[in-house]
Amino acid sequence: MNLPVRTEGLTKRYGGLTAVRNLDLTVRAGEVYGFLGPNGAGKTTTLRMLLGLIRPSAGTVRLLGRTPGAGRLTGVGALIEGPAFYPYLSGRDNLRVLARYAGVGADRVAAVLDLVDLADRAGDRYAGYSLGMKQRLGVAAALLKDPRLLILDEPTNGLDPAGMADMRTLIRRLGAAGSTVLVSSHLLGEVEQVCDRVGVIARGELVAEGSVDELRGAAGLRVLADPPEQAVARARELVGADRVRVVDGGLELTIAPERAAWLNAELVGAGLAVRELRPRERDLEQIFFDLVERGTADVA
Ligand SMILES: Nc1ncnc2c1ncn2[C@@H]1O[C@H](COP(=O)(O)OP(=O)(O)OP(=O)(O)O)[C@@H](O)[C@H]1O
Repeated sequence: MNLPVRTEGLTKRYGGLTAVRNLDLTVRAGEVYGFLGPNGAGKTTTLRMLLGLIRPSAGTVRLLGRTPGAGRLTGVGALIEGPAFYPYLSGRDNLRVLARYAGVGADRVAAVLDLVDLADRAGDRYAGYSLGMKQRLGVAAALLKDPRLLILDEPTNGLDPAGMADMRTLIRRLGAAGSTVLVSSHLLGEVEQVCDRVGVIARGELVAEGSVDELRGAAGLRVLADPPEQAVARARELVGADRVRVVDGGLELTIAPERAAWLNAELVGAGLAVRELRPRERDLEQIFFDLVERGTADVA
């Protein structure tokens, strides 16, 4: 499989503090990957190692098949530390400066301004831009060299809801155009709407990796029926013991929610009093919280 980003056993220690521990991260070609974790979890440290800005204490990084290092980041665009722009130059002139430095044609400047939806305001001074516009200009700068892989560190940090929505739209657009994007965030709601897969990091360790649906867990039904012991026994007979769990005094069944009527009829037919039967809703924020706090979440 084509893996633009692949780390194995990636570890960074700062004195006695292990900021990143034994991280195996994979980003697939063409996907938008959300790298998720609370503040201080180790996201920036990881991204800095990916880009060769700091050296790992242990482990390996492969970025577009190469080991990152000085001058070896061809094909990678990144927005990691707030980009440095000239405040009194316009957004367009700032990009022109960068384009000249990067050996990129001026036509590319107009193209990336369009991509990040700044064409209308490209002639305005950078100093007058909103934070969201500044961030989008940062993404435009990262896109100048038409990278195969784009790495964005918390691009929505500090933005108001409208700015966040604009950034989400931009990331979705980049994903739809086939770019591979690795975007970090401490807000699950931010990435779940735009990412194909997410990796969750807590205290320097990857505690989950998969699609948002995988993280959310399989769909199911929650049932309250009396007497409870008999309800458990009957449910296990009906759908298999491995699909039935007892949670908070009720049953959780990993079966398609459309089978609710059938299940109800079977339980009632067995003489049970069904008090409640509803689709099991998985609160993503709760799953994230469990992952981050305990390092585990029941995703069954
Ligand atoms: N240069 C450094 N020297 C010492 N400790 C550091 C250094 N850089 C980061 N750390 C520590 O490593 C841990 C991970 O920090 P990191 O910035 O990678 O987290 P993060 O997930 O990006 O969080 P944030 O969203 O707040 O930036 C933190 O405890 C931080 O204090």
